[in-house]
Amino acid sequence: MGSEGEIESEWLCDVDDTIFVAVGKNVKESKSILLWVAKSFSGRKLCLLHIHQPDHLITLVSEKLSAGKLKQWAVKACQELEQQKVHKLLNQYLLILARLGVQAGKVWFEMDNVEKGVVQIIGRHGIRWLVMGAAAEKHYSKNMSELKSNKAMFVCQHAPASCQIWFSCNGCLICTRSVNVGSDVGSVMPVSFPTDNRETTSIQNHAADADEDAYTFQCLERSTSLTDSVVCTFKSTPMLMDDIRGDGSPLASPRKSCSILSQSSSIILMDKKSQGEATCGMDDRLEHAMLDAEQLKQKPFEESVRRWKAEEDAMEAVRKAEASENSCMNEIKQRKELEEMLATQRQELERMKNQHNQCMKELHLVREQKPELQRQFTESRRAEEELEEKIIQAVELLITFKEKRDKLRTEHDSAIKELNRMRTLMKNDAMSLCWPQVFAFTFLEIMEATQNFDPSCKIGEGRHGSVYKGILRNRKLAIKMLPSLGSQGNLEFENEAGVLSRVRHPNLVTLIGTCPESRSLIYEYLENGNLEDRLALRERTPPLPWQTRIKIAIEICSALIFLHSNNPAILHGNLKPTQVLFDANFVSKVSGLGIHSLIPHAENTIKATTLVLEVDPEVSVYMDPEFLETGELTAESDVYSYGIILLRLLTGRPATGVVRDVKCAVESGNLSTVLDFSAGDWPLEQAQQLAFLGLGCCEERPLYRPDLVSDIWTVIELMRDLCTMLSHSSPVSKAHRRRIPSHFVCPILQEVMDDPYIASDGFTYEADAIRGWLNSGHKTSPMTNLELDHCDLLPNYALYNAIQEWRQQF
Ligand SMILES: Nc1ncnc2c1ncn2[C@@H]1O[C@H](COP(=O)(O)OP(=O)(O)OP(=O)(O)O)[C@@H](O)[C@H]1O
Repeated sequence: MGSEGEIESEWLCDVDDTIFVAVGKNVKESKSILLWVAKSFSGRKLCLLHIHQPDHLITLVSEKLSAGKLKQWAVKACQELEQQKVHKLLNQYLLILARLGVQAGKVWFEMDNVEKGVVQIIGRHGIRWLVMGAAAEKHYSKNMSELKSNKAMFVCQHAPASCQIWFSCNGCLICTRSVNVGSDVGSVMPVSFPTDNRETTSIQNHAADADEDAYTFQCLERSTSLTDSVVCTFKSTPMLMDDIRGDGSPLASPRKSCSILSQSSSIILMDKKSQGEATCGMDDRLEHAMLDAEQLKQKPFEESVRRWKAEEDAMEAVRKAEASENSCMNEIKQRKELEEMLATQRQELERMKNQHNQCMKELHLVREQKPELQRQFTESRRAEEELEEKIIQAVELLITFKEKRDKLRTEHDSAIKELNRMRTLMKNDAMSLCWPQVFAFTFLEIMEATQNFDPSCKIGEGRHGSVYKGILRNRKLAIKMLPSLGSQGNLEFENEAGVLSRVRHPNLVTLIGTCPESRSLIYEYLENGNLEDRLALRERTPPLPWQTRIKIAIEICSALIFLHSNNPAILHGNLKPTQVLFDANFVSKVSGLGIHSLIPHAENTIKATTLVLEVDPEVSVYMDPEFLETGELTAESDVYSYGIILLRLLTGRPATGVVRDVKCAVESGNLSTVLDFSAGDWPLEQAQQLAFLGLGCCEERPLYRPDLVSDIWTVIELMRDLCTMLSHSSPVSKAHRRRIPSHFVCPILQEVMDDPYIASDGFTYEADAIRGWLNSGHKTSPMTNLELDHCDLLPNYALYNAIQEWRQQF
């Protein structure tokens, strides 16, 4: 296996004139050989010979890869790589030679074995002149005369005998194997072998003899030191061969000179003197020839240099191309990556654009909302400031309230203490607190109050005595003088009066006190007369509206239910319109309660019957026929009286015959004909109900009379709502009802009283207020500032009831 370039082949065609220099792959080792060659064979045609051992990689590729394009391509690539390496190596040698001013060619072969390869190439191409290393430089010594390199020894032994071989080491010629025509292998002659014999066989170098110039070999120099004759292998020009031949003509060709050498069986030895004579005239020609040869060699040398440079450039270009290709591949790869990255970034950009657009929309929205938000913000700030102000005010108020609270607490504590003190004081009079106090008046007081029973003070005359008005203990009261019947003791009178005084109801005239010695009953004074007078329109009073009449019916019913609900039941026994009185607010109150109990029954019954029949038939109409017949008073007796009053309220007609009239009207369905239209437009339904109730109450037999609670109250209670509603629907009435009557207001507290009490100045106060006034040491009236007669206080039940009544309207 081997290869060679085109130019190298030319060199192999001219083996007779070419000295081949075997160089290895170690440039440093082979450099000394080149130095020696450059010195020794200047001007001669030189050619580097290199045996290249193929890289294991090619073999591996050849063996392992299957046949095909890939293998061919791989093998070719490896070979090209190998060739490049070899060329590079040989170019390094050529450059060394070029620096020494020597031009040379190069041939190289691929062989598995170097020494065998050299021998084979010598034989194959008929190489005649060869220089190779004798040993590695490290084995060099001054007296070295033997080959130490195995390769050198192999070549020396096996190379064809026609080939002259010089073995050098460290820039010195170690030995030479001369050409031996008779044998296959030339004999090796140590260069340093200094014998006379050598003088005869060595060629004298005239140049060395003349001036020991640069063309003299080192071995020559060594030889001259030992002997007059010098050993010179040859001069480095073909002209030397001509001289060697001795005929004075130049060699026709290098091959010719070589053939002369090959024909010689030994190295030509010339005497120094004769050599000088023979060559004297040849110097000029030789120099011309050398100059010509130099010029001739210069062109190919330059060509070679250019070629080397071109090769170098080509190699560089290949490297660059490879680098470019790699770079291109990398670039393509990077471009792909960049494109992918670009696509990703484009997507990202798209996404960001969308986000941007979205953000811009939101921004636009926000900008649109900004004025509104700013306005809201401003309002919020303003509201915040206002709130802050309010908070500050609230805090200030809270502080004030806290101060007031603390003050009130202090006052409350004081009040509690005062209350406890008062309770302690009142403990002693607990009984008087449990029950309403019934005052006992003296007859003298009664006399003074009635101005000795002056007729001007008389406000009424009944079967059971006269009624006077008078001022008793600074209070206007009504005094009923019962007849002195003699059979009843004071104690009994007082007990009965005590019972009656404890019966308190808003629609009952309150018994304030008694005068047992004169058998007098002292009542609260009601200033608006009685029902009889109102129905008769006495004293030019206006007729009662139907609403007021229904209200009166309700109030009387309420009082009767209350009386009958006591245990034992308290019976009125004398209910009639003269016993129904009106207070300042036109609240009706039943008077004359229990009078019959203060009169012995037998006498009472006989007397009453007699009086009824003899004195006032109109009055007897109100009396239960059953009672008149049996003398036994029952609750149904009061119901009967109540029935007559109902019918009178409804019709305004006298009691006598009212039952008959109404009954006829109801039965004939003409109730309206008997209704009192001075009371206004009666609601017919309610009027009929009242008529039925009244007639029911006036049944002859008590058993058929309606029950006050279940039959009467349930019906007329509903009418109260109607009256209230109708009354409230009137604007005048509304305003009147909402207006707080001035006498309901405590002069001290300026609030509607819960527990009104009368002081000795005649004014009514809230109990706690007037007590607080008196307990604080005041002895004067809060209203007149005059000194009070005393500090006693009387409960104003009438006012209390009026206030309750008034409150019920709302
Ligand atoms: N407390 C009072 N306040 C104001 N006036 C009263 C008071 N008590 C009675 N009178 C007036 O005196 C009148 C007579 O009262 P009295 O109690 O005697 O009634 P009467 O029906 O006449 O009694 P009798 O059943 O004894 O005949 C009453 O109609 C009323 O005008």
